[in-house]
Amino acid sequence: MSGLSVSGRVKDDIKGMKIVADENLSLVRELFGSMGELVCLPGRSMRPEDVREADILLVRSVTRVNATLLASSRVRFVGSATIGTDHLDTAWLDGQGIAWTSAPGCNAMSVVEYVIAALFELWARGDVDWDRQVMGIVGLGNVGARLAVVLQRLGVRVLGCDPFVDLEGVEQVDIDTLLDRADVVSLHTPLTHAGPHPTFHLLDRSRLARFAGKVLINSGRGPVVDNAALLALIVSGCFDPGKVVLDVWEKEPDLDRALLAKIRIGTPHIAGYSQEGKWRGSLMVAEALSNFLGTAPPEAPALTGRALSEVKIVESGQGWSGLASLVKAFYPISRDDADLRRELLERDMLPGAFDALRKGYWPRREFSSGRVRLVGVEDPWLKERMLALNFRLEA
Ligand SMILES: NC(=O)C1=CN([C@@H]2O[C@H](COP(=O)(O)OP(=O)(O)OC[C@H]3O[C@@H](n4cnc5c(N)ncnc54)[C@H](O)[C@@H]3O)[C@@H](O)[C@H]2O)C=CC1
Ligand SMILES: O=C(O)C(=O)[C@H](O)COP(=O)(O)O
Repeated sequence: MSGLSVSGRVKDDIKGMKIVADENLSLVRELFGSMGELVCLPGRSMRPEDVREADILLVRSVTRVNATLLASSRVRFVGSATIGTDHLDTAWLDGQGIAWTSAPGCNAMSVVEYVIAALFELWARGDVDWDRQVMGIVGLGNVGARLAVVLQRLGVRVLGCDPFVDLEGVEQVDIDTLLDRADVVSLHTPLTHAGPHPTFHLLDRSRLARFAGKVLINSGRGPVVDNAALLALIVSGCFDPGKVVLDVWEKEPDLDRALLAKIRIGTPHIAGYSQEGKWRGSLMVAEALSNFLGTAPPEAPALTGRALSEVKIVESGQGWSGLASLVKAFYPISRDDADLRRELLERDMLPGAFDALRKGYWPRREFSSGRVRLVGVEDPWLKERMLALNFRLEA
């Protein structure tokens, strides 16, 4: 977070403070309702006049927070309940002395589980081989590092690529070596346009052309992959669309329907949409805001550790199939894919369909909320892997 000092005017006037928030912020009324006058609006269409009288602005990734939105406002604090920050013009905010915060790591496990669920879907069709594949992770931050740990505990060989991080226990290589050696490439970088290693179109046409036979998963940011080049390669038969999984797209929410129609799994930017991920994001912003205001931290609803009441039973001796059915029971990723296809391909691309799917997303829980009982003969192999995926094993 930047600019932690509390402006005199806001501090003197906390009670009369106006908070404008994205209506999709989880727990928004519970956490922020008593902090001032709270106005909730659709994040994608927030305009300067919506925030002119606001002191505090709370957003998700769909609001571009920059001079255009805020120059005529009195906003002193911006909180984004997301991991990504590419929608915030942080240089401008810093220059204006406007404090800002995001929620690093809040939904990282949710994204890891998205990737695991996608891999099991591909495995069911023979496009992933858990015992032989080399998994390439690009970006070894909160998501990538957690994914590496889970995969290694599953017994999968992991290669990483991150020019800014040295992650113990993971063999690191540059992006081109990773493309040469990995069977699966999963992207977990921020979207950046400048600096020594910008990620905009990191997978451009020439790198995509080297994918032959590899799986591509993008649950980072859409523009890290050149979507037009990807579609062109698929159309010309140079890229197997059955091995492409996209949660994020260039030009969201107006993604390329022709690309969606071709690929194996397409979802509406919901990899991070576990209940826990959304709760944590809001809680982290609420804590940062209390810190900024010098008030007591909000009472956190005890949600994130709550287990589901239903216990799933898994028969021992089923190997990867046992794990696949368990993962699917908690996160049937094919449901998200089917919903997106139905709304964007079968129906007539209703305006706002992409955002409507996100707003009405089902209450997906993380694997750690899941109680599982392993029945049958002793099966240390399965037990170890169930624990690697964070399921709560019951005796
Ligand atoms: N699809 C979804 O719902 C979600 C998407 N995300 C996206 O995933 C991204 C990653 O999330 P976290 O791991 O939590 O972020 P993080 O900031 O913890 O880690 C990102 C890592 O990427 C590395 N990196 C930067 N440029 C790179 C490059 N050129 N090549 C390789 N590595 C590079 C950084 O050094 C850093 O270690 C976020 O920035 C966000 O855009 C995050 C949450 C949910
Ligand atoms: O945390 C991030 O970064 C994300 O990509 C979010 O999970 C995306 O969700 P919205 O902020 O667009 O609701």
